[in-house]
Amino acid sequence: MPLGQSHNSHADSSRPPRRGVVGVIMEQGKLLVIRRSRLVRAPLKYCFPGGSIEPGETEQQAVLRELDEELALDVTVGKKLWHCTTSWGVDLAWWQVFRDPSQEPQIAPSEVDSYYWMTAAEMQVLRDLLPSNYEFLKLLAQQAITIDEAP
Ligand SMILES: Nc1nc2c([nH]c(=O)n2[C@@H]2O[C@H](COP(=O)(O)OP(=O)(O)OP(=O)(O)O)[C@@H](O)[C@H]2O)c(=O)[nH]1
Repeated sequence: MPLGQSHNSHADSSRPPRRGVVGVIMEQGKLLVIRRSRLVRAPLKYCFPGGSIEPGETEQQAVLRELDEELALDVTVGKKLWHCTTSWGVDLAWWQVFRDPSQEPQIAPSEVDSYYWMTAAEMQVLRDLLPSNYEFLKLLAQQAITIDEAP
C-alpha cells in the first residue's frame, strides 16, 4: 500500500498491523530477500516480501498483492510454510511463492530499497534481519520447515 494512504501508514509506528503475510521465493537454493525502504517501519532491515492483510482479503490474496506492489511480480502462491506471532504482536502467515523466472523483480522504491538472492546461510548472518526471520531460518535449517522446488 502506498505510504500515507491509510491508518496503517508505516509512519504510524504506534499501530502495527495485527495480521500479515510473508512470501518466500526459493530458486536454485537461493531466497529472494528484500531490503526495506528507508521510508517504512523497520527502515533498511532485510526480510522477505510481504505486508499486512487488508480487510476482506485472504492470506493468499494479500501475498499476491504484496508481491505485485513491492516487486511487480505476478506470482503463484504455493503451500503455507509456517505461522508465527511476532514479539511485537503481529500474527504472521508465511507462504511459499513461485514466480516465472523470466520475470525480473521491479522494486517500488517507496517500499523496497533493493533485493537480493541469498542462501539461507547467507541470510542468517545478516545483522539487519527482522527478528522473526531468524526463527524461520533456524526451522528451515532443522528441516522443520521444508520449501518445495520450483515446478
Ligand atoms: N514484509 C515482511 N514482514 C515481516 C517479515 N518478518 C516479519 O516479522 N514481518 C513483520 O510483518 C508485519 C507486516 O510487514 P510490513 O511491515 O512489511 O507490513 P506493512 O503493513 O508495514 O506494509 P504494507 O503497508 O505494505 O502492508 C510487520 O510487523 C513486519 O515486521 C518478513 O520477512 N517480511
